Amino acid sequence: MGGHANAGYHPLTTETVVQVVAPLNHFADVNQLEIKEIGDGNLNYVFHVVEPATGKSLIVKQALPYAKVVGESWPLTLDRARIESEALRRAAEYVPALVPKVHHTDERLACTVMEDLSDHVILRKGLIQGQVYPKLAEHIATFLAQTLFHTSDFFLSPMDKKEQVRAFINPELCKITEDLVFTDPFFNHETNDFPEALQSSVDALWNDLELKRETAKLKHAFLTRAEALVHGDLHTGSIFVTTDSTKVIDPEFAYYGPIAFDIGQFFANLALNYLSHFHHSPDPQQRRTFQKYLLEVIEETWAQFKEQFTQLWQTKGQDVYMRVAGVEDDFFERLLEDTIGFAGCEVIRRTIGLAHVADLDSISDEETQLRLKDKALILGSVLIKQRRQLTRITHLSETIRGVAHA
Ligand SMILES: Nc1ncnc2c1ncn2[C@@H]1O[C@H](COP(=O)(O)OP(=O)(O)O)[C@@H](O)[C@H]1O
Ligand SMILES: CSC[C@H]1O[C@H](OP(=O)(O)O)[C@H](O)[C@@H]1O
Repeated sequence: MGGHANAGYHPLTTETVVQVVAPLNHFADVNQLEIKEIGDGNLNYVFHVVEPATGKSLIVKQALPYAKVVGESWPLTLDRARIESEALRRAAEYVPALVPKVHHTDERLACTVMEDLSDHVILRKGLIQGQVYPKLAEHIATFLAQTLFHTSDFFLSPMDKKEQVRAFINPELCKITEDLVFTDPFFNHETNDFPEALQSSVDALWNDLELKRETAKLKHAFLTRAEALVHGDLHTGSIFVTTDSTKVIDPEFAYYGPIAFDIGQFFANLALNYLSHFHHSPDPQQRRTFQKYLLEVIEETWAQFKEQFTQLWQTKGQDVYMRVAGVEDDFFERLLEDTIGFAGCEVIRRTIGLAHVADLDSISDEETQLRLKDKALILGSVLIKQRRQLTRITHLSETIRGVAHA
């Protein structure tokens, strides 16, 4: 249950972090370290540890027995630190260049010591500033194809797969997603958070029976479909980038779930950034170019994911059914449908749910923010309700463009 600390657990401070890094022999002199708490996420402490003399540095991320964004009234399991460490190590088996290196895991203190990625920027910040990352699609496609294929029944033996499902049971973090992504935003729930002026659009959404029926199916898939070890929170705040490097961080929501969930969350956050550029890029030519780039990232990620997953399917696929004509086509057909549906849920929850995105919330002009949030709600609903008709990735990008420019 959430909130129960391990024996010996205590929240770290800038003074006590040294006790965690000292035994690692990473630094020349642990008495000369500069330590700052830099966490800007919703849940954990993140300490940046630097040794100025050598330029060496590390990150110590620690889970608190509650959700930092809400406080002690929202107890939360410390086991999420183990899950995060394990998921990073698992991903490193297949895509070591695309995740931070884990140096040490301390289960007692619920913390992970990892590579410092301060030379990278959080993708969400870069995209808000209109930065183009030429390798982003290729890198995220590779991350998705490699991690999802190799942790699925397509590759693992049925026994190994079930062992992995057991190791990544993550009920409390899943419950957050079940509530905050799939349930609360679709009902009049106290966790929701939106401007009063959006009430009529939100009412329309709450009264849309078809939308609720379709969202119920997506939630059921999230609850029941243990396809692969998914990252579980793959938004643009969970990705660090430079021009030629990409690192996926923060897999504390990892569990065995639907493959489409990770792809859908990534696409949804690109779609929200697309909308936000009606404000962030006031120059129309620059805006068009950047918005075109965002849709290319979506199309390119899907194309490269599909190509790599297909290659893995054909060369490493274990199950006899994987060689039956049509099975692979059926898999990708359903995957795209679910990806689009999950993307719709993420777009809606990031607009009116508990956890918003800076892309839209940083828009100072209230009227513009409202107009774009309204569009986000329309986009999310269309993606959920029309996902079966959107049978090609270009249908997704056309829908984003169509709703945004209507
Ligand atoms: N490996 C890292 N290197 C540098 N900074 C990091 C690293 N991991 C996290 N951070 C910083 O801490 C912030 C919060 O980290 P995150 O893992 O998203 O925490 P939370 O789980 O609380 O959301 C990131 O936005 C980033 O600024
Ligand atoms: C109370 S958790 C809300 C929200 O925060 C998580 O994101 P992050 O850890 O990256 O800040 C996750 O998306 C949860 O839904």
